[in-house]
Amino acid sequence: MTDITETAEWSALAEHHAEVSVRHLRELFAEDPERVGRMNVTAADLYLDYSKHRVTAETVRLLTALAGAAGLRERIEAMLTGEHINVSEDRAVLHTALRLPRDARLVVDGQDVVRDVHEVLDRMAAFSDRVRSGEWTGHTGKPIRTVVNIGIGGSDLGPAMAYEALRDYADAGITARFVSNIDPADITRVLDEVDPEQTLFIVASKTFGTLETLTNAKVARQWLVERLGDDKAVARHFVAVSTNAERVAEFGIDTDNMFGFWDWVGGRYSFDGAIGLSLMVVVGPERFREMLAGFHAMDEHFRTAPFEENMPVLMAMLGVWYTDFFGAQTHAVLPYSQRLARFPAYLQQLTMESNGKSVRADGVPVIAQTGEIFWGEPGTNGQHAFYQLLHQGTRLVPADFIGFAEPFRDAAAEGGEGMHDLLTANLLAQTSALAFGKTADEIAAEGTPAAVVPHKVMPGNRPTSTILAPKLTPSVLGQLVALYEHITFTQGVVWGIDSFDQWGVELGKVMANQLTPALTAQEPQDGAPDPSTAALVRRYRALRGRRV
Ligand SMILES: O=P(O)(O)OC[C@H]1O[C@H](O)[C@H](O)[C@@H](O)[C@@H]1O
Repeated sequence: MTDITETAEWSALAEHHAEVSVRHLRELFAEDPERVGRMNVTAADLYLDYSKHRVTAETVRLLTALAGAAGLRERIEAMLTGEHINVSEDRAVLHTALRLPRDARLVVDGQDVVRDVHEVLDRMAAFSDRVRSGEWTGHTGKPIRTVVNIGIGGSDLGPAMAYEALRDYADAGITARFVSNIDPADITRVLDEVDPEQTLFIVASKTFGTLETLTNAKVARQWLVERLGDDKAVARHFVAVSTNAERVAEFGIDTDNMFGFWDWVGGRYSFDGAIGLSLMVVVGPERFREMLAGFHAMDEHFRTAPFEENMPVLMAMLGVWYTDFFGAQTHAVLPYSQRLARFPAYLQQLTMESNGKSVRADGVPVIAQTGEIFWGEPGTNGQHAFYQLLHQGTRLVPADFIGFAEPFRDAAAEGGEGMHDLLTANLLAQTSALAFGKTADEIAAEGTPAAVVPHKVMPGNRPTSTILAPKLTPSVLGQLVALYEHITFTQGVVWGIDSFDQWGVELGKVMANQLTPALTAQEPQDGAPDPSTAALVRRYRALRGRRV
């Protein structure tokens, strides 16, 4: 395997970088009146303006050539057809199959994937309809009003983000809550606020072996049985989403009430399948299917569009451009939608668990920097907090601004006419200020005292993508998520890594299990892994009033 940094395409970009990195966006715009008309792309309902990036037409040509040199076209095909591209776990990677239409055909390793996917979707839909209509009741005969999703990582962030994004579409009077953390504060807060007779717990875990989830689920079960005074209540108030039927049964959930998926769906790629059950119960199967159609539309765009017009490829390669050539450390995601408040957190798992790797798929250490660090908050909140650093700090932070033409509802009736337009005006103002800034001359010309001028200079030349969509509908949410999934995939291909394993999270889990007795045993124990940890164990025990 040739390292990507040893290709002619990489060297060409390194040379080109020396020319482009000294140019200001002001100049790039001034010298090319066609720039805006050319540097945009549409995919399904999403419109991307990437003209405010520190690139020329030549940069785009070189970046897409690099994607080609990395074998992206073949790797896309390999993923979509079920090759075992997750090499360290010897698995296919088929989250795109979760949204294939019913009449598509895909057989992988002897499994009729489309048939199986739709069988589960149909079972989810039938179950959701029963809960939504009130036909499925709790143990005491009352309808379900709250679903509590108990899961962590991909079994939490996806459904929690999507629920928040689409909760305006809730039409059956059912709300959702999410419990993930092993911190007792998480589950107790939710249990304090829900009605046992009208609550359905969805225990979501791909492996059904995750400590946090199983512990929280046990607590919820005991709470429920105590409140309703009958073990049999569990059958009406607990369902499971997992790939592991045996463990679900062991836990005491009837596998008739289990919704399955497969080892070829990574946890962080799973909420468009059974892991999205909580969302489907809230918004209904029809909306859920609209979301899947949105995912699929972006999959098709990714599969078919030439790289220079391919939104995920362009955005991925811009990320590579800043990470590997400009040395950018982080990447901000700034949705101008309160409904996307959890989107950055969701993307953190998607991108960082996928691409935070330092060896290539063949086990050889990488040379390039990998794994963009994503972070962000909804605009305009971020503007009043950290945008100062984006505008005037010493670091380059490329940012994605995501906006919508229409809100789900405006606040006109409450006297808030025009609020949404104000939100959008803020988005546009920020990207313009970041790109073009304000010079010392311009500031001095406003009569600013000379000593203050340097403090007010806005350097500009800070790159942003603007994504504009008509409205945050289920379909648009699907498109957005698939966009970032494919960005993540493309970058993984360029860096030559396995984006679909996550071995780095395992050691800490094992060590936590080993350390628990050291914290809780009556007598102090040896065996802390290192002197610093041993001292912290002693201090913790002392603070807890235990023997040291
Ligand atoms: O769904 P589960 O099997 O419970 O896994 C939940 C999460 O835990 C793991 O540690 C992984 O890092 C995540 O990728 C996964 O989403």
